[in-house]
Amino acid sequence: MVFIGGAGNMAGAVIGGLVGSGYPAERIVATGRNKQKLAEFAARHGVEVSADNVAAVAGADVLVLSVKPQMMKALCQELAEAVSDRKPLVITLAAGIPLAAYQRWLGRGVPIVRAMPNTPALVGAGATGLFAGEGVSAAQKHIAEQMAEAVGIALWVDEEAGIDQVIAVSGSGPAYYFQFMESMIDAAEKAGMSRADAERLTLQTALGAAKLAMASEVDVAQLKRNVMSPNGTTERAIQCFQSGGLPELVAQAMHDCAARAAEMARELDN
Ligand SMILES: NC(=O)C1=CN([C@@H]2O[C@H](COP(=O)(O)OP(=O)(O)OC[C@H]3O[C@@H](n4cnc5c(N)ncnc54)[C@H](OP(=O)(O)O)[C@@H]3O)[C@@H](O)[C@H]2O)C=CC1
Ligand SMILES: O=C(O)[C@@H]1CCC=N1
Repeated sequence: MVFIGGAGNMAGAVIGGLVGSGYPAERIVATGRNKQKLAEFAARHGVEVSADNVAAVAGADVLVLSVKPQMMKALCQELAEAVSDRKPLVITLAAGIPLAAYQRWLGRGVPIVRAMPNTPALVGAGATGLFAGEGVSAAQKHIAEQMAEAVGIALWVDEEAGIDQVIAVSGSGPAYYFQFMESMIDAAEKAGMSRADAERLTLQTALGAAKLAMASEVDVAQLKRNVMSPNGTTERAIQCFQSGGLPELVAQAMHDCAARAAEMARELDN
């Protein structure tokens, strides 16, 4: 499996998760432009690295594209000759680039899967949405799904637009929780707790809430009520979130997130 842009944040998290889950490191090649960064990445994960994309993809059955969306067109044009005849499975992790663009850039008939993972893949707790384009075989779908499941859970969407919804929930979602944690840590510190203690309690609480929600038979609304004693402390805090518009703000942020993905697609210059 060849990861183009493999030492970056997202591909690096997937590779780290794959290797951590027992996938043979010697079967992974990560490419990039910065040789120093690649050498450090190779030392950390034991994978092969290369600064030559075209040489790296020669003979590969599966390519994972993980450069920034703005760089994707140039990358595909660089790779087009190497993939147009052999037609390996191409899995792209990029937000905001529709399949039709890859078909223009790589040539028609290349089987492409859009995958939208998230950075918790690094610790095996990723969530990946998948959408398969035309001509992707069942065996190739299985390969994409196995990659995603090696680093967390995988979910297929039936429509390409569903990927933008996945971005709004899980692709970008870790940052929402990090923002919330950061705000809690800052507030606790401001109130007099040491930053280290605030961090420890906040992170353990986030982990505990997620674990409890996953193990529980009741939904998150009920779990929230279970913490709230009538006229107690939690009720006061939740009232503050609700009167301050947190539910509407979350919905707006997710709407804006998905809308940005659609806007990025419109910004492409063919
Ligand atoms: N970060 C996230 O949480 C998520 C990101 N994504 C998607 O993943 C993709 C990558 O994002 P992210 O990992 O955050 O970005 P990064 O900038 O961290 O990673 C991109 C990597 O690509 C390398 N790169 C750039 N140009 C080339 C090139 N021509 N050939 C080879 N390597 C190249 C860069 O390294 P160097 O400059 O050293 O070459 C860099 O390491 C994006 O398309 C994004 O939409 C999807 C889901 C979640
Ligand atoms: O912010 C971004 O554009 C990427 C896609 C999903 C998460 N990070």
